Amino acid sequence: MIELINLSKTYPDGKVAVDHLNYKIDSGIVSIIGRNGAGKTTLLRMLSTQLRPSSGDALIDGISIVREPEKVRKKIVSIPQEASPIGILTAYEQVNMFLAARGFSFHEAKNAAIKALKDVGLDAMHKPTDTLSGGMKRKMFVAIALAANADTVFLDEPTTGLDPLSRFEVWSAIKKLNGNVILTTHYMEEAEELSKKIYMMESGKIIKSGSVDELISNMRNLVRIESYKPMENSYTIGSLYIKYVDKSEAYRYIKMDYNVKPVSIEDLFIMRGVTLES
Ligand SMILES: Nc1ncnc2c1ncn2[C@@H]1O[C@H](COP(=O)(O)OP(=O)(O)OP(=O)(O)O)[C@@H](O)[C@H]1O
Repeated sequence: MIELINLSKTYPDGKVAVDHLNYKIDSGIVSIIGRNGAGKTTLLRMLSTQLRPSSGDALIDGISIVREPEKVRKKIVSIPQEASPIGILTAYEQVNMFLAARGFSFHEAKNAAIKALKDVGLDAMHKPTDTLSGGMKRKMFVAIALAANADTVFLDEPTTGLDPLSRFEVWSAIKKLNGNVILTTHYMEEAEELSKKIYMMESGKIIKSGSVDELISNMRNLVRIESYKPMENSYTIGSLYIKYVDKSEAYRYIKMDYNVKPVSIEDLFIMRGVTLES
């Protein structure tokens, strides 16, 4: 379990990126969602001890990120957004290297690397990583986390830039991770697919949290109507107009040729007047 205690980060230019968070983050896979600049990466970098908080603290399974960062580092694996493999090395060599640096013996590292790479479905483990697709490279990083058997894994936007099929494959790999897995994402379907709990961030604060069902519980009676023609009382995203009506009106809109969709977590952001991908 991760406990945030008044955790804040203000950058030297005065930007408050994370604003006095007090939260208990459940174990299992959880997602932090929010638009660009909401503070997701800053939060993850503090929790993974890459960035010192301006004030406050966080406890990872009871260990303080401020007072005992070395101890925290032994229990976590953090895969940053910008992580890129060493192209001339194979996936097997890189997972192996990571495990050796973490104190695994030669045999332990070899066995754990092969098992994890097989588990995430990376059959091309002996090819140089610069010959692998974006999805395969991402799977290699998930294999690192899996092989290390870390108590807590941080994944910052693990599937950004991947095509839908590769994203799906990386999701299967992520589902194999044990312990606490905290991931950030812009993709609502990713958060819905992977996490039992979702934390919504905006301007450095967590504005809502809950399971998908809990988060959209007060919108259960609504459907989303989309049109490229202006509609009254609608929100606009680019050239798309969106509004929400009672389910009982859905058929009327379908007959008028509107696009009618069930509501999802994305709609929570739209109703607040923000879109996730800017
Ligand atoms: N080194 C820095 N110095 C000053 N401001 C920063 C720095 N890093 C991030 N910020 C600002 O802090 C805020 C939060 O940024 P952060 O990267 O944590 O958001 P994010 O939710 O991860 O965004 P994205 O989804 O685009 O990665 C933004 O306004 C950003 O411009």
